[in-house]
Amino acid sequence: MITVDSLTRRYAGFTAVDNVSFTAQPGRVTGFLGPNGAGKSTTMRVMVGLTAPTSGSATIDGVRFADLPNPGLEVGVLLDASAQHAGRTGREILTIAADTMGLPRKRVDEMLELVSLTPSESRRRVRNYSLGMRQRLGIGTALLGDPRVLILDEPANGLDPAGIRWMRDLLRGYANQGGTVLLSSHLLHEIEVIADDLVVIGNGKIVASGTKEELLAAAGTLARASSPRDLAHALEQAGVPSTLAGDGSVRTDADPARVGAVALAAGIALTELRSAEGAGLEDMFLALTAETQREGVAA
Ligand SMILES: Nc1ncnc2c1ncn2[C@@H]1O[C@H](COP(=O)(O)OP(=O)(O)OP(=O)(O)O)[C@@H](O)[C@H]1O
Repeated sequence: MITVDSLTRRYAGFTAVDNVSFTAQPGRVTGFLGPNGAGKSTTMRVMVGLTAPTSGSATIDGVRFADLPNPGLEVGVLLDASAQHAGRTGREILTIAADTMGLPRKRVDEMLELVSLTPSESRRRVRNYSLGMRQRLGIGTALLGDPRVLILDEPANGLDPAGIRWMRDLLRGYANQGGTVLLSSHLLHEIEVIADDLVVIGNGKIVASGTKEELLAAAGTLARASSPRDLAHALEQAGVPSTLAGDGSVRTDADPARVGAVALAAGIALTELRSAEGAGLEDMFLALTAETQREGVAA
C-alpha cells in the first residue's frame, strides 16, 4: 500500500503540493488525476525519494522509499520514459537494471516479451525508439524486479489506442494478482477506463477521491432538445429545477422518466435523454483545468 500523509512541497514561496493525503490500495489501480501543473509529478517524485518533502511523508507499506534495501524488488517506477539513456539499446537498459537488482538475465527476455519489444527492436538504441516504445521499455524496467507496487507517471503518453488497451490489460492483471498500482494522467477519460479508485488533484490540493463508481455516480439527468431553453422552461413550469450547461445540454436532479414525461406533455422532442453519469466529475475537472489554464492557451 502507498500512503501519502499530509504531504507538502514548497518551492521558493510557491506551494506545488499542499497538505496532500491519500492511499493506493493493493489489488486496485488508483488513478492520480489532475491538470498540467497540478502537482502529480512532484508528489510521485517525493514517493520515490527524488524530491524531499517540505513536510509530511510518503511511504510504501510504512517504509520510505529511500529506506528500502533493494527498492526495485519492491517498487516499480516509471516517471519519465524519455529519461532513459538514449545511447543504450533497450536490451542493455534492462540488462543493467537486472544486474543492479541481482536478477537473472533471463528476466530481461521475459520482460521484452511481456512489453512486446521484438528482438530486433531490443537491439536498437533508445534514441531511435518512438515514445510508445520508450513507454513499453519503461514499463518493462518497472516490472523487472517483480515488485508489488507500481508508480507510473503518465504511462499512456505516446501509446496508440492498441497500446493503451495493452497497458490497461497488463495493469488490470497485475492488480488482480494483488499488486498496488498508482498511475497519473491529466486526461479524465484515459484514467476512467483503467482505474478502480481516483484521486483528483488541482493546484496542489486534493479536490476529490474515492472509488470510480462513487465519483462517477449518477448525477441526475442529462437531456437535449433542439431548443434547450424551451425544455428548461417546460421543466421550470413543471416544478423541476434545471440548468443549461455550456455544451447545450439541460441538467437536472430529476430522473430521466420525469424529464421525458415533462417534455412529452410540453410537445418537446428530445434528442438525448440519459442519466448524467460522470458529468459531475467531468464538470469539476474542466473547471479545474480552466482555472489552471495559462492565459492565451485558454483562448
Ligand atoms: N523544481 C521546481 N522548482 C520550482 N517549481 C517547481 C519545481 N518542480 C515543479 N514545480 C512547480 O510545481 C507545480 C507542480 O508541478 P508538477 O510537475 O508536480 O505538476 P504535474 O501535475 O505533474 O503536471 P504535468 O501534468 O504538467 O506533468 C508546477 O507549477 C511546477 O512549475
